[in-house]
Amino acid sequence: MSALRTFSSTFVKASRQPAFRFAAARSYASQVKSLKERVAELIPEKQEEVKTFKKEYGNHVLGEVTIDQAYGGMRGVKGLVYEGSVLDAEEGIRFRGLTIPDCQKALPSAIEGGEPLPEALFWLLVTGEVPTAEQTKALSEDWAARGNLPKFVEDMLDNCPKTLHPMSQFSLALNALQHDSKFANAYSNGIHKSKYWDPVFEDSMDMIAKLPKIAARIYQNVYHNGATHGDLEQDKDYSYNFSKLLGFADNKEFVELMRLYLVIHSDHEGGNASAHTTHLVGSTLSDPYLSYAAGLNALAGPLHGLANQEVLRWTLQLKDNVGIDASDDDIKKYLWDTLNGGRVVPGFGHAVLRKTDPRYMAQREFALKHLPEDPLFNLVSRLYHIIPGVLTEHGKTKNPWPNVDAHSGVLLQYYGLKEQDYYTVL
Ligand SMILES: CC(=O)SCCNC(=O)CCNC(=O)[C@H](O)C(C)(C)COP(=O)(O)OP(=O)(O)OC[C@H]1O[C@@H](n2cnc3c(N)ncnc32)[C@H](O)[C@@H]1OP(=O)(O)O
Ligand SMILES: O=C([O-])CC(=O)C(=O)O
Repeated sequence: MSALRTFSSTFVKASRQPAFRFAAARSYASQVKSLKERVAELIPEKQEEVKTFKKEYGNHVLGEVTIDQAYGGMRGVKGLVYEGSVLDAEEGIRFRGLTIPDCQKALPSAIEGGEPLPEALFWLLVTGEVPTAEQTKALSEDWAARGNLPKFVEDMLDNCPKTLHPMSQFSLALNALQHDSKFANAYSNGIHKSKYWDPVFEDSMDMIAKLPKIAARIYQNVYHNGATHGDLEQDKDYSYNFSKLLGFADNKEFVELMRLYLVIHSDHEGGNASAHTTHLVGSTLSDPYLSYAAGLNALAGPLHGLANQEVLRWTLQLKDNVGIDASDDDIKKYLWDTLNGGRVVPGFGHAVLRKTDPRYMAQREFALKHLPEDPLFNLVSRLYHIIPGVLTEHGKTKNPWPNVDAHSGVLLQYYGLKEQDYYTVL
């Protein structure tokens, strides 16, 4: 990992320029090496590296497994190879060796000194390299160009009852997109296994590109009677376009929040339920749409991604019950009621982390910069100082500190995206 960190840092100076400073309407995609071209170069090198590594170390033992670990769903068992990111129990996530603050310094942004672009993070995850501003811009263009949905998927979403949870609609839409899978088609036409990566790459790119339209349509159908806010703009970045479809394009801070939000939620090593499920299903040669939909179903559980909505619900209930200016003692009593009622305190604890999640801290920094006086943020800040003590006294959780989900809702509420059942889709 340290080699990667050194390698990446050599790119930092060159790449930290706004990717969207260039206003002229011309396509960068035709002028710079595309992500696919770079991936095609890296694959043979990587295959050779893995072959050599396995030859030398293939028989080495990684560890032992206890009965508790078997009952605990393989928790803590080192048994998966995952290259995109590594989760350290104390320091949190590193994307190809870069922490979140490293990414904020190194990755191209849309505005001078702004939040990193998820396109750049995606390039980093896939290649291990920090992209240039031009490469990032080309990827934005590529995704904007692939973003439209087949009509039958739009119709299907429009026919879902509003009462169907947004995550279920999201999963349905992904499964339906499988209709156009290039990998499934190539496989049924007998593609050679050495060429799988190509249609898998194409499906993955198409799928990521289509997520904003799916997610925005669900949002508008469920909460705003199918309102529309124009179309994807081909020269704009992914987060701007998504914010626009949601109806928030005019709010520059919201768009910046979305860039940060998509970056910090992009990856969390391979052992969490959603990433692991996606890979497990993919290992059967289910195409990327089916694999990702399976991962979404895992994410939709309240102990995983759905904690995002649960945190806000719990915090608003706390506010309604004891008031936004409640005393510490009132808050503690409310916490004990939750715990004694056999429920978890959402947004706290983690299967791996043993300190405050740096994704929580990144959102806290954002709030301190943009909404320091917001009453709900102040309540969330107070909870940060109260809940770990109560959870420690309760004596069960191995990690009393907040995870990413403890902070997301308050930011979204502040900017007017108030429909908490939608949060996990983001
Ligand atoms: C993006 C994400 O997925 S981040 C996680 C989002 N989920 C949440 O915030 C939900 C609240 N947190 C939790 O339920 C847990 O901390 C998890 C699911 C995240 C991790 O679970 P585990 O690895 O089993 O945690 P841990 O080993 O600390 O659990 C030990 C005990 O403490 C309990 N515990 C853990 N966290 C909490 C909590 N926040 N509130 C109350 N009890 C808790 C567990 O339920 C378990 O109790 P049990 O022995 O009666 O079964
Ligand atoms: O890593 C985990 O176990 C859960 C989590 O925080 C994530 O998937 O983002």
